[in-house]
Amino acid sequence: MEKYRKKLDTIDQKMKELFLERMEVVIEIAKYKKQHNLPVEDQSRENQMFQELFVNDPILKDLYTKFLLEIIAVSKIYQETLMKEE
Ligand SMILES: O=C(O)C(=O)C[C@]1(C(=O)O)C=C[C@@H](O)C=C1
Repeated sequence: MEKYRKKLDTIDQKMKELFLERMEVVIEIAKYKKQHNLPVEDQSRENQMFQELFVNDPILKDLYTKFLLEIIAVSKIYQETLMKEE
């Protein structure tokens, strides 16, 4: 059991780093959208992301879709927060 939890800890650490790296890019997107007066949400981009999402196992595909939707939701909250600043 302990060895599996160690593996999960390692994976979670990597996911955290990737999350923070993704948010660095989101900062740049928020700046661009603010400068060009664009809305945070881009439904066509989101549709494209889900169309291009390939996961063989249908159950995991459904769960990964939920996971990605949460990431996008958090990204939109962050962008709204950044745009309200200054
Ligand atoms: O691609 C964009 O326009 C973004 O703002 C990034 C992002 C994302 O986090 O992937 C967030 C909001 C949009 O609705 C679509 C995608």
